[in-house]
Amino acid sequence: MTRPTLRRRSWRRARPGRPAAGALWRAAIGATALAARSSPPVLAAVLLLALLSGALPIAAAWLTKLVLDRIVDHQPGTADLIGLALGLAGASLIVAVLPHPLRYLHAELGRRIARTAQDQLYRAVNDFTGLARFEDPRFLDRLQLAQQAGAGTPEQLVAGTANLLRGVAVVSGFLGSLVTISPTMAVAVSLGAVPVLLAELWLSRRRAETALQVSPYDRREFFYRNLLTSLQAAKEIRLFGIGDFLRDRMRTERTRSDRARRSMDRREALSQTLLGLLGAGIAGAGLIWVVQAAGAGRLTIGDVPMFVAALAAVQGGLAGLVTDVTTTHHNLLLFTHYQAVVNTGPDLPAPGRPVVAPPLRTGIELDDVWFRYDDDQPWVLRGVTLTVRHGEALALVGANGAGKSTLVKLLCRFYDPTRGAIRWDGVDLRDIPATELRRRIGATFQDYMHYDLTGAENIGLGDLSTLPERARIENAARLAGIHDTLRNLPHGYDTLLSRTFMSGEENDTVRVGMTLSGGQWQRLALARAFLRNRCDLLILDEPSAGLDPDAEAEIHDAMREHRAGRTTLLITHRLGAVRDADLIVVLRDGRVAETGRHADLLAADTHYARMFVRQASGYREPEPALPQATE
Ligand SMILES: Nc1ncnc2c1ncn2[C@@H]1O[C@H](COP(=O)(O)OP(=O)(O)OP(=O)(O)O)[C@@H](O)[C@H]1O
Repeated sequence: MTRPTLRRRSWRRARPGRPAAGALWRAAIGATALAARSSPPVLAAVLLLALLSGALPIAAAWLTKLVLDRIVDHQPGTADLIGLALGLAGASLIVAVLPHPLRYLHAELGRRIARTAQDQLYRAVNDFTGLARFEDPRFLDRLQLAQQAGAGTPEQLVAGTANLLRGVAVVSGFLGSLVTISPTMAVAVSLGAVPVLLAELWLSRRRAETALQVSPYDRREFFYRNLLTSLQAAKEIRLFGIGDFLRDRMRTERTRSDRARRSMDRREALSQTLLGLLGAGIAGAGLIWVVQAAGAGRLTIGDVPMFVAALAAVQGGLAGLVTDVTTTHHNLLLFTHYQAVVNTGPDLPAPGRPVVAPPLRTGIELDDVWFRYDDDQPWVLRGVTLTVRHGEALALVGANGAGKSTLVKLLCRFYDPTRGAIRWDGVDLRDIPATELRRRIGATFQDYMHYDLTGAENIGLGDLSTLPERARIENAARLAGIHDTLRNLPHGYDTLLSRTFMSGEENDTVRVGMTLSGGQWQRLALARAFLRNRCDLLILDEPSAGLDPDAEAEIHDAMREHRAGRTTLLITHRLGAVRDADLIVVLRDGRVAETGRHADLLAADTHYARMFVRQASGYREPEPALPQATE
């Protein structure tokens, strides 16, 4: 049966630089909802204060006009005039003070929104069942933009909306004032804003495209930057003297992104200079007209500062509105990437009719499994048919690149077979929810993790429910032969296993952590897998590669004890470790080349026998050379 597969092709087809108008509306609704959900009272306060800060300058300008006209009409000293002056002073006071609480509330809102957005984004990333998306550069580019947009866009959208509210209040108030003085001037100033708006919208689209264009350069720059400061890479970088080489590479990436950004900045500078000239021309003409009109007595003295304030406010306000609209437009374009990631859906098809994974009774069956990592990649598994029987220990051996670890990844359902099926007691793995399946599997991978956490946490991550149960963690550590090491650390199991972080910073008992040797880390990874002592399938991919001979023997004894009655899959190049396996499977170029027990395979002329003899000969002393017979 052909099963649906979700390939990474959907990301290839996407043209993320040019989302449709509908996507922008969805982004606007999504960003607003995110902002509203993060903190409704702070959001309401920000919008209210923004509206107030827009209305107050208009009131101040009108009060100024009225005061001046009263003075020119020779009515100084009246209670009316003093009231106006007091009103003007009060409005000016609030105008001066208001920006500070507004700035604080903005910052607070930004923090709350960023936290909600980050949480939502990483929840979506955690929900990806498989690994393919983490290997897709296009998806990773988008994820990078999503991280930027998620943290900034909703907040900028709120800031833009607040500015927009203030701008609309200022512009409409002053435009009304301008109309009372000169309707022609009001129309000319309004029309002057149209080319600005169009040009800014065009620029905003180009800015979003530039952001996407530079994303791969930024990611690679980040990669080189990380290498240059990483403890893990520091040894090789120093020994091979490759620091300057990596720094040059980092600079090249920065040069590329700078070039793209510079070209964008030039475009922006040119168009904004032209637009600035247009605005200045309109303002200059207006000033000449108002001075002439006041000189000829067609306008009052109070009208002159009112006109100047209105012209500046309308022009500035319209320019600000245009900037807010285009900034919001740009942010929404970026936010479409955030939404694309958050709403991307499953990377592997979810089961149509989910089946609860039963405890393994019969075994796991691979039925003509073909697999390649992508449509344009070579086949890695080519028709593997194999049964891992319940309670048996199966050993998978074969040359580098034969496909052993790939097969393990398919068993854990990090990928689905391209063709064929894997069945758990007859149930297709694709019908079992991935979290259910993985609850039944314990594993150490070839590229196991070192977590910069305490010893207990490093083991407890294997089964989070055991974190408060020190006894279970210690049992797993004993089985993996790491208990004494952890116990003797300065703070026992609570010692931080890291040289890049410190522990106790929150309660002033700062202490630097320790780190372990390669083999000790490997034992820790094994303890993590052993912690799942109720799992049905234990997968051990090169579990003893970093261990000394005594440790290896000790660990193999422990594994034998631990896997008793449990189904085990062991991958190793150390063939001495697989002698007692119930079944040895030799994988060659993605195919099952040989199967059998150790003794049977050794007795026949098999590839396994040749590998075993070659490896064993490395441990034997060469035969002493016989003395040459002399005539
Ligand atoms: N994530 C991946 N994307 C693309 N190709 C991959 C990926 N992982 C492995 N491969 C390719 O699949 C092939 C099999 O790799 P795999 O890791 O399964 O081999 P292996 O038998 O475990 O080898 P080893 O003994 O060296 O660990 C290799 O040719 C490798 O290049």
